[in-house]
Amino acid sequence: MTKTILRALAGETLPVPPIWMMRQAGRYLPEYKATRAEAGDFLSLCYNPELATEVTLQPLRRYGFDAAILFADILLLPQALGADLWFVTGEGPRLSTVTTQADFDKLGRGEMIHDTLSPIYQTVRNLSKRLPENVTLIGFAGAPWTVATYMIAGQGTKDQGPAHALKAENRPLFEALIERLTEGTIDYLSEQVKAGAEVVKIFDSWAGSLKGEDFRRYALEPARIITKELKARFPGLPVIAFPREAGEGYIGFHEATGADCVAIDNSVTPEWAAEHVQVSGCVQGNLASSHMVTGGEDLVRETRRVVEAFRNGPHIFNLGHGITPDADPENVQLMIDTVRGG
Ligand SMILES: Cc1c2[nH]c(c1CCC(=O)O)Cc1[nH]c(c(CCC(=O)O)c1C)Cc1[nH]c(c(CCC(=O)O)c1C)Cc1[nH]c(c(C)c1CCC(=O)O)C2
Repeated sequence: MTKTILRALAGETLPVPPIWMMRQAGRYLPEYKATRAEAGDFLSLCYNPELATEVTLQPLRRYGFDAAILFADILLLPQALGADLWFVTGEGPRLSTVTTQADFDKLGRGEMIHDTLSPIYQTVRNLSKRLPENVTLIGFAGAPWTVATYMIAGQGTKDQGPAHALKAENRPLFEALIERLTEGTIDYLSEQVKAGAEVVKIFDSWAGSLKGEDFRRYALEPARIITKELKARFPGLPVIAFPREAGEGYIGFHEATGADCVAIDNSVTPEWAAEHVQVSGCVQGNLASSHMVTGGEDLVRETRRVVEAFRNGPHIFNLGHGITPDADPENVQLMIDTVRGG
């Protein structure tokens, strides 16, 4: 029997939607915090195949999700291209910046990324052996634009100002970076698939800050190129695209990129997304992650609302964004029981 996630990705409408959760292995789980403490810091955990496999499996043991997502980070690719990367506790990621041609010229390309990323492929191989047979293994990478926003600013930003500034001031350099990341993402995801990833997801967390023609050129077009090349290399590989906060940009995203599924954040209602996006194919989402903190009747009502809105087409239940560290693990169970039990 084909796995439920793969059936939904193939366009099937299921009586109960399969479910997984962005950041399902994360700091809201005490067992994650324990393994992370054992690893030392976050990056050491990402590059330790044994421990990264363990944290990927933790939420499956606790909840029985229908998918596992590789434990890694979207910023490992820039690191593999030669950027310095570190995490400041309580603040987030820091990278050496790329704002000049000289910075760009220092980046590597091609096969060299695999030297750094080989432990990640080992985690994928471990998982593909150890996952329960009904569970789908999802690999992932950041989308070029989102990864570029971190590389240009050297950190996370509220409005992606530095990336927009570079785009305005030195478009050829900005576009060269997007191209380099597009190429690197294809190579990175290809190795994940060879190692056993059954689906890949492209996280474009900051797609919503690209407007008009910029959205088409730097969110949609890279997603189209990556999807097309991966499907040429691996016929039938399902692709999930997540152009977060795309708003009206979600409309037609399946057709324009060739992605099998479009993940929806919670800045749009599920009813709107069913009418405008699910008509084009499978959707994933879109319960607000704040319900994992607050729980109660609101969680149950809004979970039912998402299931109901998407019930007439292919749907993978998920949050609209990653679960946060202050979430209560019991609320996750309540969400799953509500999705599966009605
Ligand atoms: C922008 C972005 C990043 N990483 C990611 C994105 C895109 C998705 C999104 O918007 O959430 C994607 C990501 N990050 C992580 C995963 C693993 C798979 C999953 O469970 O979804 C995935 C898919 C693990 C992680 N990535 C990170 C954690 C927390 C690390 C820890 O244990 O301290 C996890 C579990 C760290 C991280 N990594 C990044 C940030 C901004 C942070 C937060 C820093 C902080 O909160 O201290 C970059």
